[in-house]
Amino acid sequence: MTSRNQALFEQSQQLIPGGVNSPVRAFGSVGGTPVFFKRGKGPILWDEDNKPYIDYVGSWGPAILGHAYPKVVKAVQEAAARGLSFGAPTARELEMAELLCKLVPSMEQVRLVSSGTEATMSAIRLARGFTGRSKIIKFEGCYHGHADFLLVKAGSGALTFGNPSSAGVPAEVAAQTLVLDYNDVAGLTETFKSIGSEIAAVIVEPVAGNMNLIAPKPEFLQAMRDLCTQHGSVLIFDEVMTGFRVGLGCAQGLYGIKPDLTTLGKVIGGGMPVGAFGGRRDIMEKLAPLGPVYQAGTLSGNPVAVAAGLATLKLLQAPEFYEKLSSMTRKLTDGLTSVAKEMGITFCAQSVGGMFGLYFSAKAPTSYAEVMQCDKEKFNTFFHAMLDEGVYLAPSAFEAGFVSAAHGDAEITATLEAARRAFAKVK
Ligand SMILES: Cc1ncc(COP(=O)(O)O)c(C=O)c1O
Ligand SMILES: N[C@H](C=O)CCC(=O)O
Repeated sequence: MTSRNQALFEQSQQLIPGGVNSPVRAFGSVGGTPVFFKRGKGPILWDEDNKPYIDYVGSWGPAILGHAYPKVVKAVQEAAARGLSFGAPTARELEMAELLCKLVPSMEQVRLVSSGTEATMSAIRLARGFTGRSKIIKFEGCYHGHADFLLVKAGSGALTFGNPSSAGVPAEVAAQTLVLDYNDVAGLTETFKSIGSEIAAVIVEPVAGNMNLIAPKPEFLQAMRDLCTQHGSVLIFDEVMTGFRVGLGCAQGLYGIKPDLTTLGKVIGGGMPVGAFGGRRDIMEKLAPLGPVYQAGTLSGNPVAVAAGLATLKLLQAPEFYEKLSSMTRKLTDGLTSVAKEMGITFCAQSVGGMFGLYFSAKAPTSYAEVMQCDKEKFNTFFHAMLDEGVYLAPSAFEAGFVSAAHGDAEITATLEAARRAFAKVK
C-alpha cells in the first residue's frame, strides 16, 4: 500500500471512529489499509498517490454512468448556481416525481428523502400506520439501512463486522422484526399461517446485494406478493440497490411483481444524497400532511441532488442502455468464471443487470447459509491481488459489485488479465 493512503488512514483514525464514515469502507473484512480516492472519471478512480484503479464499486451503486459524467456534473453546477437549498417545493421535484411514477411500475405517489435508510425507515413506519400492526418480516442477510428495527440479522457492514444485530437496538424493538431465510417459501408461508394478521409489512431486497449477490427464486417473490395480499400486509421492495440498476423498471419490472411500496436511493441521486419511497396511493395518502403518519426532512428534495438524479434518470432511458450494461456485466462474470475454470480454481460468478456477485464456491449461493460457506479467505487473497493490479472490488466477500455504462471492452479485458494473475495467488 502506498504511503499517502497509510498516512491519511492513520490521521483519520484519530478523529473519525475507525477512520471512516461508513464501516464497510474500513477494509475490516479483507484487512489492510483502505484506499483514499481523490478523483474519478468514467470507470477509473485515482487514489491519493495517483494510482489508477478500474472501479467495480461505483460508490456502492450510484455511479451507473461512470464517475463525473459531464451532463450530470453540468446539471449539478447549474442547480448549485441557482441556490443550494430552499426548504420549500420546487418544480424539479415534481419532474422527478413524474419520472419515478412513470418508470417504476407500482409507483402512484412518491416522497423524496435524503438516503436509503430514511426511505426504508419511513416506508416501515407508513406500513405500520396504514395497517395498525407492529410486526415486520425481513430476511437474514438483507440490509435495509441502519434504522433500529432493520438492523436485525442484517447484511453489508453489519455482517462483515460480525454484528448482524447491532448493539443499541432495544430488545423490545428487535422483537417486532421476524427474520426468515431468503428464498424460503415454506418458512414464509408457515409464518403467515400462524401470525399473518399481525404482520404490518414484509421488506425484501428483490435481488439481495448485501450478502454478496443472491438472485431471488421467482416463486419466492410471487409467494410474498400472494401472502401479503391475502393477509392485508404491505409488501415493500427495497430497491435502494436494484432500482434502475437491474433495469429501467427496477427489479419489480424485471420479475413482473408489483409491491405495495418501493424504496429507492443510490442511482436516483446520480451520486448525490437522494432516497425515495412510494407506491399505492391509498397507502401514501396516510403520510403527513394528509394523514397521521409523520415524516419530514429539511433537505428532502434538495435542488442540487434532484438535478443530479434527474439528469441521470434521463440518460438511463437511452435505447438499449440496460441491454448494453447487462451484457458488459455478463462479459465480466463469464470471463472471470472461465479464467478460474482454466486455472482449476473453485469459483463462480453471476450478474443481474449491472450488478454482480463473485463466489469462491462451486455454485452460486441461494441463501445466507450458502453464502457463509463460500471461501472468504480466498476472496480476501483475490481482493488484495486485484487491488495491487489496479482493480477496485468491493472490500468484502458480502457485497455485490457494480459495472457502469462507462466500462467497455478495454476495462473488461484488463480486468480479466489481472484476474489471471490474481487467481494464481489464490491457488
Ligand atoms: C438495499 C439497501 N437498502 C437500504 C440501504 C441504505 O441506504 P443508505 O446507505 O443510502 O442509507 C442500502 C445501502 O446502504 C441498501 O443496499
Ligand atoms: N452495502 C452497503 C450499501 O449497499 C454499502 C454502503 C455503506 O453502508 O457504506
